[in-house]
Amino acid sequence: MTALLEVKGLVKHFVARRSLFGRALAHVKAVDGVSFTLEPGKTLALVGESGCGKSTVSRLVLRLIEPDAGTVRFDGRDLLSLDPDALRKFRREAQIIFQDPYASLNPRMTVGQILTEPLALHDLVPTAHRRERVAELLRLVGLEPRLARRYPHEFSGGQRQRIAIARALAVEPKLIICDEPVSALDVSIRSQILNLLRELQDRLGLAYIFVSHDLAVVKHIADRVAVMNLGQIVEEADAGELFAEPRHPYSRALLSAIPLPQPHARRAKIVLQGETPSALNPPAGCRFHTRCPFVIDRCRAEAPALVADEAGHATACHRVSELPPADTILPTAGGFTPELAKLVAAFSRKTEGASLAGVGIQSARPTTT
Ligand SMILES: Nc1ncnc2c1ncn2[C@@H]1O[C@H](COP(=O)(O)OP(=O)(O)OP(=O)(O)O)[C@@H](O)[C@H]1O
Repeated sequence: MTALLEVKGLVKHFVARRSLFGRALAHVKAVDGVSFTLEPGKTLALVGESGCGKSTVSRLVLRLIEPDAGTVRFDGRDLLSLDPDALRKFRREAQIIFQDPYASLNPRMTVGQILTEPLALHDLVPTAHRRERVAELLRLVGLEPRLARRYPHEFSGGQRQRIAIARALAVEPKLIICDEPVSALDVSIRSQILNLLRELQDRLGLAYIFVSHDLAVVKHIADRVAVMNLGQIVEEADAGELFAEPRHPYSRALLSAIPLPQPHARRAKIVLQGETPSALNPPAGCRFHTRCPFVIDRCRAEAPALVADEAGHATACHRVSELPPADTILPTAGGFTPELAKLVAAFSRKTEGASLAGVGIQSARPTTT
């Protein structure tokens, strides 16, 4: 299938400090060589700790900011060389929904006005039919058309996210970037919104980039997952494959935090050591080496390339072929495999009490029962 979105070698460094004369003294390497593709109607999740560059990738894809290097192709067109007309069309075809829908909904406008605005801006529906289209959009997201007369503050968080989704759908997009769309919602509402997103995807053929640090949520929605660390993708694979067999030590640590569906299975929680290095001054070589229990000299000196196997499972790790199997699902009775016991011991010996910012990994003692 032809890709809807092709991102190649994307780089974005922000100036973090300037001299008195305005010269850049330090850069944050927010995005540093990111490549991926997304097919129509599919969901790619971007996951990783806070500050790893997920939102910057989203803003680059939407052309809200310009990259320092790299290309973004959308529907076969190079985004960076679009003329004003083509750019206007692209602004319709790619939409974003945010974590806090309330902040993005104008409190002085009724829901009807909020949904009419994009229709008028892009001249999509004749004036006489706009009310009808607003009703249709509300029904599409599970809200009653009579609610069009109400204001955002009259709705719950979940309903407001439905309104934000309806507004994104108003312009008939092909791609929606979902930036932590359920993180601010009550747990009981989250699955309703995720189910709605899936239903809309099936019905309208939408592609999603799903930005999240919550892997339990990602598991529910993603077709493919890209794990980011300090501005780079360290692993990318089909979601089922990545959740069943994470290869990169960082992905394994992230995944060890999510609950398992099997009632008698137990997973070793892996707690990474120390502070996350800063994107202002990322470690040389592999950017994960300061926290990796499998580190060898080569990792400190040489950055590993992201290499895909025949099935399209890509990993950036010098030692990927030598690591113990990603046997993170443990039968309660069986205890750890010897390799995993070593792995967990290596992680937990020095890290009791530490936590991995942004992913909610708890300190955990290995168990052999
Ligand atoms: N406009 C900016 N100027 C300077 N630095 C920036 C700017 N935008 C982002 N950064 C820095 O770039 C890095 C990546 O930020 P980004 O917001 O993309 O990460 P993220 O993974 O989306 O984090 P979060 O999950 O907290 O939103 C961070 O170190 C951030 O401080």
